[in-house]
Amino acid sequence: MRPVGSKYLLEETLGRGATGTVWRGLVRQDVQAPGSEPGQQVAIKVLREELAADPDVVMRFLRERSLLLRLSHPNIVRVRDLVVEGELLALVMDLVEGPDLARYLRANGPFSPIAGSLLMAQVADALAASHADGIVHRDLKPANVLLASTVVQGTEQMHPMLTDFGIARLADSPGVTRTQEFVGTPAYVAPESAEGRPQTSAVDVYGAGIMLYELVTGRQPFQGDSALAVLQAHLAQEPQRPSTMPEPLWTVIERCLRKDPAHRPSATALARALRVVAAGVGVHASPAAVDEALAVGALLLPDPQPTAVPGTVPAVPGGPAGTEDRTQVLPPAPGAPQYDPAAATRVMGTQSPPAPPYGSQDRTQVMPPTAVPPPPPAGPPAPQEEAPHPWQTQLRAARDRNQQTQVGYFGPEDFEDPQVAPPPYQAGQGGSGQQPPAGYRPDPRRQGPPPGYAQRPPVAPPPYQTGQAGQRGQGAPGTQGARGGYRQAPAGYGQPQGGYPPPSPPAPAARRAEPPAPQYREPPQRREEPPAPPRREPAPPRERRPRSRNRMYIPGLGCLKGCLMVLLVLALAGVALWNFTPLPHYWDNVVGWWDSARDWVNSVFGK
Ligand SMILES: Nc1ncnc2c1ncn2[C@@H]1O[C@H](COP(=O)(O)OP(=O)(O)OP(=O)(O)O)[C@@H](O)[C@H]1O
Repeated sequence: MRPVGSKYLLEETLGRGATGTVWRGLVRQDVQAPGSEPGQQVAIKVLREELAADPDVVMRFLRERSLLLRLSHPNIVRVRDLVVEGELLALVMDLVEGPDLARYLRANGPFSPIAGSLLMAQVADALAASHADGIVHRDLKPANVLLASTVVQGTEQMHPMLTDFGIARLADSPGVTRTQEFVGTPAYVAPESAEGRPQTSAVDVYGAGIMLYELVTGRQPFQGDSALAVLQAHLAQEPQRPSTMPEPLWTVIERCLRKDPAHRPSATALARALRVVAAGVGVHASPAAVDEALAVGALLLPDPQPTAVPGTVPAVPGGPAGTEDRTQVLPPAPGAPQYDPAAATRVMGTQSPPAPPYGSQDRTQVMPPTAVPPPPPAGPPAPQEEAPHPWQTQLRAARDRNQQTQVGYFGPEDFEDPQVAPPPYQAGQGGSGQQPPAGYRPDPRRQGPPPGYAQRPPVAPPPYQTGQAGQRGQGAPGTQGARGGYRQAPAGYGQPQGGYPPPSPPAPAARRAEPPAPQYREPPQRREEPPAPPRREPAPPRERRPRSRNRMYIPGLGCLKGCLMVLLVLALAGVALWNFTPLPHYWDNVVGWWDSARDWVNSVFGK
């Protein structure tokens, strides 16, 4: 067993994520660890070396220590200790014996609307508690919900526990990301995070909406071939109601997925609404419960005071501590644009200062460089290019797994990707037929989504070995028949309910009520640039025609075949003429005339 710090021993790996490796561990017998007994089993998340080597991450780790240790809720995996020793950063947590929700979903398929609602109500409870404590999770996804099993009144029940609090915030270090990069997992990232706008606890409610949709349908509402395409879908597409989704549940999901964070409910309202939905959509629901569920929209009140994510809120000179722009924490990198505390809120395409070009000496870039290198500088020789930031290496490794937390710059150039449709410039006004603003021009460098962001095919889940997993139905994800495993669901979790009200057509009035999303505006720096001459791409080499796989192929046989066919037709015609016309008779006559003529010639010349 490997020691970690002076108090813990690592036993075996439980899993690996983008930010570190989780181990099953032990508290040493001979020491007193905070909140643990000697010899007690714990889970230890050892953060990646690259994070541990970042002075800002260490600083945050220490600063948020008390906050994370204080966070206590039945649906939150408790952080017991934080270890900072030498080059090592680790979080010591309660050990949860059970699969994470992503693995459970893959093995068992989607939940019934009641089961999904009750499960997510508990996750919303956890969010409400953390938001009240000033902590926003920012990386909500099924992989961060662990399913412990508890026995209540003799029956085993599933108990969701939210984990990885504070990890997204640690990763969101100035040494690791820039102001306009997002930290999160593309499939669950809120539009404002994708755009690098200020974030609040509403990003967690958005993530909860995506998770809820996924729990009951087996798929995510916004999909794409690449991380970038998924992010664009979050910004530009409206979620579609599946035909089997009960109306009250759809009301909840649709409100959580509002593009405008101010229109999303608070986590507390979400938890309450989900319990009302669970009570009112089953076949055994009383008429009063059904009516209450149908009126659930009234419960989904927006959060009057959402918890702000420090560092994502625009800097206010002289404002309260914690709201200052985090890029001030470290001195700017050489060549990096100067921090402007008076800069306007950064909305996609309006950033000031502009994003550094990929491939520059900026160590914090996390997206792979574009295929076309930037033009050589005209002035003094450029400083030597530094090695890629360790975080890049980490992300590259992380991309080997599906659905990873990612840190990525997401700027206007990304929307100019010719392979994907640009988002509407006024999302609230509908996406089609909108013209880009004057001066908008596609970036000719962009040939497609950055190569590193290509999604890998889903990885087959490892078999879940603990608890009663073996007895559960092993249906394929996304199939309704895979719901054999509800025996572990909390009381009240049931099979898919009949009698749902049919889906109603989308209410245009509600859509119209939505305020328009921030408009795309051309950054001033861009307008000053001389228009780039359109680059002509070299014509791709012409593909050679594949040779026939027919081994009997003889070059030129095409013509020969035609000729043979003509000859055959002529032969057949000849046979027919010979047999069915008086041609033989004429032929005999001709032969007779020929013989007579020959005899006459012979007699004339005396032969
Ligand atoms: N407290 C815990 N007890 C038991 N197992 C845990 C605990 N925390 C995490 N795990 C397991 O460790 C694995 C890796 O966890 P981690 O949080 O690093 O992964 P992730 O959420 O997929 O990654 P990331 O959030 O970095 O993208 C998970 O599959 C989870 O099942």
